[in-house]
Amino acid sequence: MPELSIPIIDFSGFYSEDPVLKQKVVDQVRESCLYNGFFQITGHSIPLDKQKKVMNCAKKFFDLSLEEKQQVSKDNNTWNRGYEMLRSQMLEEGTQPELKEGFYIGEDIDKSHPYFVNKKLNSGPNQWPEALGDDLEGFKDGTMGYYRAALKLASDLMRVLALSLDLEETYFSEYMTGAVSTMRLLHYPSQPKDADEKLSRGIGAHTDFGGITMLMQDTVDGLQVWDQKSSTWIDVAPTEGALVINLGNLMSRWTNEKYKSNVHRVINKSGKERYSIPIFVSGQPDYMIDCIPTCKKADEQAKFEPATVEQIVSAAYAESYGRAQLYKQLAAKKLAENQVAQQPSPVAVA
Ligand SMILES: O=C(O)CCC(=O)C(=O)O
Ligand SMILES: [Fe+2]
Repeated sequence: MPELSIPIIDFSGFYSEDPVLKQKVVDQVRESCLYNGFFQITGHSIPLDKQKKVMNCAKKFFDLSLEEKQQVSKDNNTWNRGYEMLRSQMLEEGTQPELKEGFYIGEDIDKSHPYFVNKKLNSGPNQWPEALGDDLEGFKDGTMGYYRAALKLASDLMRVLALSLDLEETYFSEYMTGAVSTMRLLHYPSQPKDADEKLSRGIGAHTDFGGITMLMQDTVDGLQVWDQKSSTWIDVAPTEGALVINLGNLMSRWTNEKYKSNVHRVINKSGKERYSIPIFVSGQPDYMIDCIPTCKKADEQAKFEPATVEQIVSAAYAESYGRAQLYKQLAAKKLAENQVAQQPSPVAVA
């Protein structure tokens, strides 16, 4: 059997004047979305130097001491901005909390903005790591410069998705106007080679929650995508300049599961530090997600009730963080029980 891989699509065709080249991109994207919802793109609109800059920002940030990183802890706010320590999340049941640390950035939403006032999904000011000192301005430029460029590309990707579903190219424009998107810088320390593969994860097997995810990998591999047909994991080879694009659960729900939101995970056994930068595009929080008309027959029932972006994505967050909390509580309870068991039992004194 030929080795399975995630297709690399030359996105430049979308920007070309030649309708044949544009259609080719649309067709390749459709095929990937129907198969497992994962593809890589090259020839896109984000310059390589912007990509390199943001990757350097990530490395600089994670090189800070734990104490410095904790000054901008994600626990300081409720809108998903800041530092998340190693072992904070656990996406795959039956495994251990994950060997990754992260830093969350999004649109810098000021406290007078209606999204903040109305407590919309993941909306508020960023936290900036003052501990970077003279490097802080470069960090803000590098991260936000990449974020903005990536969101522009996200809108282009949504245009291609619309065409791939036989919709008007602008079908997703309203969903993308005022869209909430979160970028996370990720660092996966190398796992010991003899770590139990059944238990240790950089990130456990999961599907993403939102519309689309755009991921930039550094040079170290570790990302794997589940291939249902062959029941194997496909390694996603890091490719300079390329972005890995995948669909999240919201997009799968919206298309009546015609398009796939597929399971993926990271195990970093490379012996090297791994860095990656996903951006999760959730969408405009109040936008109503209801089955796309071209994704079901006229007499067919939609599989899901209509719901807003905010309802769908918040429910998914609550579930995943709840699982890590539950694991920690159970582990703490077990530890406490063991300590009690190890104490000498009281002896009856006559
Ligand atoms: O780091 C990676 O390559 C994957 C990250 C990922 O799947 C996620 O953050 O949801
Ligand atoms: Fe993911």
